[in-house]
Amino acid sequence: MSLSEQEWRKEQKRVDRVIQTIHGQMTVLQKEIGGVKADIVDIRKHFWDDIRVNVDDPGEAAETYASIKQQAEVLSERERRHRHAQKRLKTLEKLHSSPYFGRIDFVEDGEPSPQRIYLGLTSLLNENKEEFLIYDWRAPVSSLYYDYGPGPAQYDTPDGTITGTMELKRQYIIRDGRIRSLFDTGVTIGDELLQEVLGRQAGTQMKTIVATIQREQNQIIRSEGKRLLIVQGSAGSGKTSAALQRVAYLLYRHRETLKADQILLFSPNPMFNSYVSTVLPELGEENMAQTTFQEYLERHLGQTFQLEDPFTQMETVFTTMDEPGYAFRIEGIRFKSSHNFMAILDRYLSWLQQTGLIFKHIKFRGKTLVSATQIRDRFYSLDQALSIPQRMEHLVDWLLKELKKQARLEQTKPWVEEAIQFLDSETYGQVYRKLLRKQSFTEDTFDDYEREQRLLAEGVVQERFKPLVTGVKQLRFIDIPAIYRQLFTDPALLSKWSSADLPRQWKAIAKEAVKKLDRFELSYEDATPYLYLKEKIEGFQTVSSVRHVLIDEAQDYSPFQFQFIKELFPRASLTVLGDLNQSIHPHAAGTDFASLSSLYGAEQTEVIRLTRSYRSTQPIVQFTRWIIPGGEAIQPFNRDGKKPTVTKALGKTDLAHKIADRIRVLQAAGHRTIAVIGKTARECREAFEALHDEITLRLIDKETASFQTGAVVIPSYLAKGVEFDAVILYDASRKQYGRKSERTLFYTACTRAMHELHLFYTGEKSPLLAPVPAELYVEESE
Ligand SMILES: Nc1ncnc2c1ncn2[C@@H]1O[C@H](COP(=O)(O)OP(=O)(O)OP(=O)(O)O)[C@@H](O)[C@H]1O
Repeated sequence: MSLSEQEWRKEQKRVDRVIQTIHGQMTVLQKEIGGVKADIVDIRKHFWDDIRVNVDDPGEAAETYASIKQQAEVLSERERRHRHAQKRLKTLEKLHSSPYFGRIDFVEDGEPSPQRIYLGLTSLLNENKEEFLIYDWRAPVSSLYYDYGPGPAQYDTPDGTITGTMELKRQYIIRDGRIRSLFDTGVTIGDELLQEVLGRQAGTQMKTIVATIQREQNQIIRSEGKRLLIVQGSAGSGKTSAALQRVAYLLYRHRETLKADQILLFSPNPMFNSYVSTVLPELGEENMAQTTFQEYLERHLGQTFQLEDPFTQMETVFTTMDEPGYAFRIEGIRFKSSHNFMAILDRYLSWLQQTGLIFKHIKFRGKTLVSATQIRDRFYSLDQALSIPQRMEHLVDWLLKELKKQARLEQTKPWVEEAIQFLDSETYGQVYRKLLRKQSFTEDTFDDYEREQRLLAEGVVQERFKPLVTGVKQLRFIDIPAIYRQLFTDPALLSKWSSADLPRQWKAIAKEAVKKLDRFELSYEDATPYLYLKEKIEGFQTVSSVRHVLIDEAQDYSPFQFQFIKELFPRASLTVLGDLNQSIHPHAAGTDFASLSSLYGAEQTEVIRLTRSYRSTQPIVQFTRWIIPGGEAIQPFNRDGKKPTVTKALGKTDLAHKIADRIRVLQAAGHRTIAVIGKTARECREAFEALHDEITLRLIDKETASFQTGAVVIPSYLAKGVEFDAVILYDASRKQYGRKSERTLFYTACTRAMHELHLFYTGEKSPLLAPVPAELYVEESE
């Protein structure tokens, strides 16, 4: 609805007034920051001036300590104030250019007149702090804006639900202090504004969506009270966006108790991490911690094994489809990622309670000090009611005592005497001083020399035993690789515990696993089960500081990985976001979200579904949704654009020419981020070689740390979660996308396009396109 010029002028006047207030507050803050900074410099410079350091006298030492502590506290208080003021100043700078994006007039039941609520990035009070000029978009009342149109409306506050009537809902686009657009809207947050926002170009970083959050997304953002929130949403439905605004909401809502580093995001790859890393700072918050599951595996297993990463696994799987090892590799991957395999490991662990654990000898100078059998017998003699990790703790205590005994025996050995002679003077002095401190010589001793020798021997042995002691404390005497290996060498064990038949090619799977383990290699499908077993034996090293975990692209995680994350973060709530139609990992065939609710139980689980797709234009969504079963449920957002094209090339050379031409046309049309998506890294290298003489582009691989604008060649599995102005599918042929298992990969690649989608192929086009009605795309044959 367009507004009268008079109304527009009135609104601009208010914007001007608010900006003036912001300006005033910025000036005050800048002064304060200057003052605090000067204070900090001054305190740092004169830190030691007023402190008399005297550590000889215990009384004075305490006083010295107290005054240092006091000075340090003053300093850290000033530094905190400085940080806080800086942060506020940054947010005000943003408000200064665009103070708010929405307004609602709401009459609370029982009140005579409406309250005008303006929504922005953060709250702003007037000079005398009596009136809110802007409400934070995360405030309870702001929920009205996202949930209702004019008419009866209500919102929840910590003190209960407030009901009333919304009389007006208005939207603004304000840039550099000027109102650029202004319109009143209905229930959904203005198609116009959303049209405008979605019609823009893709960037190298994800954008915030606070001005246009949709009702169902608002539900995700504000959902609280359950341990697990599962968001299932179609491609481009705003799962990641909603999740990131949710983090900002949680940080606001629990600002007294929750800090950004207590929130952790698991991303599909490091490039995605960099893609989303600016959203929270844009919203005026510090960024949360971000990682990938692979990073976690590397940290815990990287020292023992050469680990395969998920991209190498996928690359192998997708490039060896016609080779003999393919079928059993896939079977192995599915089996090892299944609930059944997890149940097998759990039964194996119960069995290990009684028997079967494998230990390593503790050896010193080539001689066994405590044998594996002794350790095992000791372990199984411990109270069976105790868990394996509890018994390991007892075992550690026992082993440390055993080592002490052995060390004493060792002191009289000839090698020790020799070692003492060869001690360099520095070590000698060190050992000597240390021993002196521990045991002062008395006046009436006559055996100083022997004592000295004895003490030195003790010191020497102690020094040489250190690695053994550390090893025991780190549980290195448990042979985890052998325990995991045992599963594959004794088929009788495994079939006893399996609730289903073992994979048909079990022998080959087991042989391959053993071969790898013996070479200290671990495939991606073995890594999490291995770690699961290890942690269950050694005792989980949990991270209790993390209060909230978000898992994006959750369809690519195995049941093991979920269970793992749950146990790793015992005090955290989980937000899990995914789309089964984009399950690109080979293990994902068995993944379903329904079984996820068993993680915390149905009562502690909330599921929200998103079906509207915002990323792509209507013609693109109408095209892509035919690729997947059930795609008709996906609703396109009403944004017009060109129909996708499907073009046949005569051969590889022709393909490269045609694609290069299309890139040039796209660039001329103003598109800045253009992706040529290949199925695998191998295909991308081929595409890059064929194209880079004709066109400037970048080849993206798993090591690429961040996005840049321009034309890129990228493998489908790395394009997950991100988007481009235009997408070109390098070879949408039957050869590349001919199997059902390639459907999700194909769909994921096509749904990365915001404004234009172009498919090229050589030979025969992919049968996955067969269901798409011909009128939904333009076929360009020659
Ligand atoms: N409410 C909204 N307002 C403005 N833009 C939105 C909104 N919701 C989603 N978008 C835009 O739609 C695009 C897709 O969003 P996002 O990447 O969060 O979706 P997704 O569900 O995580 O996608 P995928 O599963 O395909 O990776 C982004 O450009 C995002 O900015």
